[in-house]
Amino acid sequence: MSERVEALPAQGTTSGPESASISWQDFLELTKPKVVAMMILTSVIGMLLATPGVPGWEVLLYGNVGIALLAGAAAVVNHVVDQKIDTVMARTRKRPVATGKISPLDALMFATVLATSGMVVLVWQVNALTAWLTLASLVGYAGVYTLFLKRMTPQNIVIGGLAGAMPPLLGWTAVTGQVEGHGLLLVLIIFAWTPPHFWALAIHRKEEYAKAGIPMLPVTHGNKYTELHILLYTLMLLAVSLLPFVTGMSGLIYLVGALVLGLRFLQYAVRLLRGDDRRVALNTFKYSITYLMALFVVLLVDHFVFF
Ligand code: HEM
Ligand SMILES: CC(C)=CCC/C(C)=C/CC/C(C)=C/COP(=O)(O)OP(=O)(O)O
Repeated sequence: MSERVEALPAQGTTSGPESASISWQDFLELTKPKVVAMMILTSVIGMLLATPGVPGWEVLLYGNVGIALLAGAAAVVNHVVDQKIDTVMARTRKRPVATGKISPLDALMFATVLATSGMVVLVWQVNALTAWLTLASLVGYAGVYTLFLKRMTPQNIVIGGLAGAMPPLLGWTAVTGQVEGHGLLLVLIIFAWTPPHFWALAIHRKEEYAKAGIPMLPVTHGNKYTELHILLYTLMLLAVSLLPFVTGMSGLIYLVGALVLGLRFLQYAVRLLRGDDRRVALNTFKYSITYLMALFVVLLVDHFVFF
């Protein structure tokens, strides 16, 4: 990831179909595997927190496979819908659909296979509630966010972020069969985390988004306004991240972990607001990923120490 993000923005060009043969890695790339892997981490932890013991291996396996298949399908559709804008941005122009290496039709067929098999696994092996909520997340990301919000409003990622925040709740419903407060709390944490996560990268990549005509917040309202909002969302995230402790869902290990991780995030946000530096923006984006991973791991460690 870091090499791709750090690469200096090259001149965006529209490339024609590539002659190199298509490999399975090209199809894998379309599913945004690292992002999906992080989502699965949060859904596994949602599953483990949903019950006092350890859930059965069937729900752990089938639940996560189903969620991953649908999340991967959503990412493939995103590549198809964004084909044109992906060719304009240095970060995305080498993507298999953008270069023409994989045709939009083949990509859509791939997405259909992934989504259909994901739904079959979830409906037959997990439960209908999880299947429909996961399908709704797919539509939320691939349809509502990618097709409309991304192109329409600088609040695109705030609203669209809900789809990406769903996996811990999907894990929760896979185990319990119902939507419950503590599952929703985990969604709220990722929902508050998404704006600082993405806007830091958007500051770093502002010129590219402007060139692609995508109304990301730094493009429409400038860096200072975006940095202020990163700070406000990071404060909100710190407050929301304490709710698992406040509501009795987790104990002291989590409280200490959430405070340390959250205060470090706040330090990045303040530094960004003070310095308005592209490098700090990139480091804030990278830290956001470490933060989310570590917060969920601490939640899990705390759960097994205290239950
Ligand atoms: C609307 C919501 C979101 C937006 C707009 C967004 C945006 C992005 C973008 C543009 C990148 C690409 C950086 C690159 O090309 O290297 C990225 C990377 C990443 N995002 Fe997000 N993100 C969102 C939600 C999420 C969620 C919910 C998760 C996980 C729970 C997540 C996890 C990651 C990870 C792990 C990476 C690094 C991927 C890599 O190394 O290739 N993101 N995000
Ligand atoms: C079923 C389920 C849980 C669905 C969620 C699917 C999913 C993979 C969401 C990813 C969020 C994300 C990386 C958004 C960036 O899209 P972008 O188009 O702004 O970024 P890009 O320019 O890198 O493509």
